[in-house]
Amino acid sequence: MTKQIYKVAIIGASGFTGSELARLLSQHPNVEISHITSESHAGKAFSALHPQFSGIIDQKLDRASIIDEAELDVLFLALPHGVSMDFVKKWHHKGCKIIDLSGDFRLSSPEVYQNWYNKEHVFTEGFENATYGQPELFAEQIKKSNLVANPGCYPTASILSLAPLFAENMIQNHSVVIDAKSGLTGAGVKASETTHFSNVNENFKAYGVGTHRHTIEIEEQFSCLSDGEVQVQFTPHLLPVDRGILATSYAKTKKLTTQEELTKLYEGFYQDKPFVRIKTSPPSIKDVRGSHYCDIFPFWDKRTERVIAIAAIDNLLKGAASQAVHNMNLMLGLEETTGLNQIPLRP
Ligand SMILES: NC(=O)C1=CN([C@@H]2O[C@H](COP(=O)(O)OP(=O)(O)OC[C@H]3O[C@@H](n4cnc5c(N)ncnc54)[C@H](OP(=O)(O)O)[C@@H]3O)[C@@H](O)[C@H]2O)C=CC1
Ligand SMILES: CC(=O)N[C@@H](CCC(=O)OP(=O)(O)O)C(=O)O
Repeated sequence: MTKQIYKVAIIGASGFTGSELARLLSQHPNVEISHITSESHAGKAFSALHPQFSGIIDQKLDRASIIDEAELDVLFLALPHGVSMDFVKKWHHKGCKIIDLSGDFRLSSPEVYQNWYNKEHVFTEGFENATYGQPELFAEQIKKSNLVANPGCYPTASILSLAPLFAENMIQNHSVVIDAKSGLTGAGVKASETTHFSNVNENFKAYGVGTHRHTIEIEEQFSCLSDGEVQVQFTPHLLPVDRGILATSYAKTKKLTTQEELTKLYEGFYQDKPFVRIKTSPPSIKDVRGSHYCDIFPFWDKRTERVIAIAAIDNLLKGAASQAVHNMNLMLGLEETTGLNQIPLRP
């Protein structure tokens, strides 16, 4: 039987997640990369911009406007928030499957989006067809979807850290606290004062306290899993490292009395999920760096009757590019692990 090859395009390949997508997709056995785009570097070789691809991906960067989407099977949008929606509006009816890495389609409706961001959503007709692309939770819906909203990096680690407890309605008062730390690549390729070397090096700080945009994304997903509306106290921090997210989640629980019960619950929930590994000690970001794994350590603190669940992912991979490839595999009916066999890079 001949192997099926799918044509894909990566829109926004000069950025961090776009270049990670190119790395993964260039090694995917069922994919041919038809186009990689950049508006500001159009005409240059991809490898001139990202020298690690020299002799591997020397393909030219195109402008997005030259793409004939009718010839494509899958479009990956690795674009900033607020930009993706214009592309989806233009391309959604052309038959190819779209995987959007931005936050434009992750919330439940254009109204929720507009209220939260105080900004109009340009794609309202058909917004409801977007599927939240967390493969461990919504694989069956993703398989049938033509528009997947790839989850955010903080939301992926946060949601996976507590999903088993919400799914079993074991959280008291529908209320949790999540304290998360991200490497600098989470802020995108453009340098800013916040990401300036001297502001980050040997430094560590919280930001977006009480206001970060991921709060509502996490709350909505937990509310979907749970029997009531969930409230999340979410505080992100900037780590002086290239990549990695460590999320530490705290929850008062019901019906739980031992560590054994908690471990069994997590192992059962993630039993057939090949990329979630349940650990017996706290994971570190280097345990998952460069891979599609999410490592989780669920800990039962008997004294305070709280669960502390610690999750580690690579923000550019499980938090973005490899999650998008996982979603593509599901949407195309391929084995979900295809092209995602990267072993974590450590030390
Ligand atoms: N970095 C991370 O860890 C994660 C990022 N995400 C999300 O993924 C998306 C991409 O992130 P990331 O790769 O970090 O972002 P970058 O800032 O690194 O890259 C963004 C890309 O978008 C392109 N771009 C910017 N403006 C426009 C425009 N108006 N029209 C067309 N192209 C444009 C840029 O290309 P050029 O200027 O060359 O045209 C660039 O290639 C974002 O929505 C982000 O929130 C999600 C999870 C994790
Ligand atoms: C370190 C850093 O700045 N992180 C970004 C989140 C990463 C990202 O862009 O993710 P989403 O697409 O999920 O929003 C932030 O806090 O806004």
